[in-house]
Amino acid sequence: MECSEKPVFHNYTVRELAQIRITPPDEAVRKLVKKHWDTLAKPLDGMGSFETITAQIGAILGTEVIDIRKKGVLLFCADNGIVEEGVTQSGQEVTLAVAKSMARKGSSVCRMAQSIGAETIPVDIGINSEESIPGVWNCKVCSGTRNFLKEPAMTEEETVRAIATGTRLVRECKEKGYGILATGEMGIGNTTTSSAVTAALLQCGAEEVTGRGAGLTDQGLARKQQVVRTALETYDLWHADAFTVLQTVGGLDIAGLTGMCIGGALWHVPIVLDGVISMAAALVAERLFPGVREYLIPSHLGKEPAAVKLADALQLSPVIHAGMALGEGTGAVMMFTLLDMAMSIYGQSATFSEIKVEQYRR
Ligand SMILES: O=C(O)c1ccc[n+]([C@@H]2O[C@H](COP(=O)([O-])O)[C@@H](O)[C@H]2O)c1
Ligand SMILES: Cc1cc2nc[nH]c2cc1C
Repeated sequence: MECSEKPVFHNYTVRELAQIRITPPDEAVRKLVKKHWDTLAKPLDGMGSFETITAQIGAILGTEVIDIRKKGVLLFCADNGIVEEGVTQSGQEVTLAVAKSMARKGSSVCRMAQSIGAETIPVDIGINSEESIPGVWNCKVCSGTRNFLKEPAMTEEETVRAIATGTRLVRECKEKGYGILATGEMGIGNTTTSSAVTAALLQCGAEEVTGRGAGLTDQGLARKQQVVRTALETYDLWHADAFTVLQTVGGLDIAGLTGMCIGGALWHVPIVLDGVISMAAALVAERLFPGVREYLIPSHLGKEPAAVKLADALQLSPVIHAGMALGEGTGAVMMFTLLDMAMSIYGQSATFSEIKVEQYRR
């Protein structure tokens, strides 16, 4: 499996990228979906956030006859040069090992997705290996990023190519009939990059947004916070634009996810966001192209301290609060199940008129 076509952003300069405008979801459809919920034999707003979210999905898809049966999770796998600074418990080789497990449908997100009939699509956007992995889409921009304490993680061209990859994959999925997509990733060190991106964009301190990731001792956490703090100060990232932040301390996985969020807004595909890494990417996308957030569906609020700040900044209210810290897209796939349950009511539940009861009014 190869990334065949040229990215839609292939020839764009950063300045031209900024000219792209996002059209908002269809407000008339949003109202129709809400109206339909009110005809169903249940208390008004009985399904809470799920009524609002399904109305958002209808507005994105442009129809109140919502079909999100075909579901997919894009799993952006990439390595991060910052790992050499001792910010993780394991080395970069774990990214490759888990990507191979994803190819065999063995990783956590794959098991969850298979249990509900959702497709997992592992994508090598920058694993630090020359190996081509059967079952993983080869969209490699380069073999991992650079150590951002020594130099910016990516070049401008690498960053644009990774964004473009995410955007194009959404379009390809739309053409293949996917009604909804979830964000997923795998990359040792990507909670460090996400923390740095979050601190820069939300102008907060390293210690406020940096957690233990996949697992760190107290000493490891202190080291990780120091690394993020040093990067913020060295590049004065609190005053940098979102693209520069992404390029300097982000990663190829985050850039791919940023592109995925933009792709959702461009091709009108609802994007269910996973945890902290996806939300950091979503904030970059929203800063680059205001309005993207209207195409994003929250799923869960994880354990990393940056998560709550990102959700607030994006004005998204995750519905699952389980303290998860697994990544891979696991929280987003969990949300798929909840959405299916909501849709079973929306599409099939008895109406007030069917049970011969007067409809409740607002
Ligand atoms: O999504 C989360 O909240 C989350 C929290 C901790 C770890 N992870 C996953 O673990 C990896 C990053 O952890 P780390 O410690 O290597 O930065 C990466 O592959 C993520 O999918 C994910
Ligand atoms: C084994 C393992 C699996 C993962 N999946 C997502 N992040 C991960 C980190 C580790 C260490």
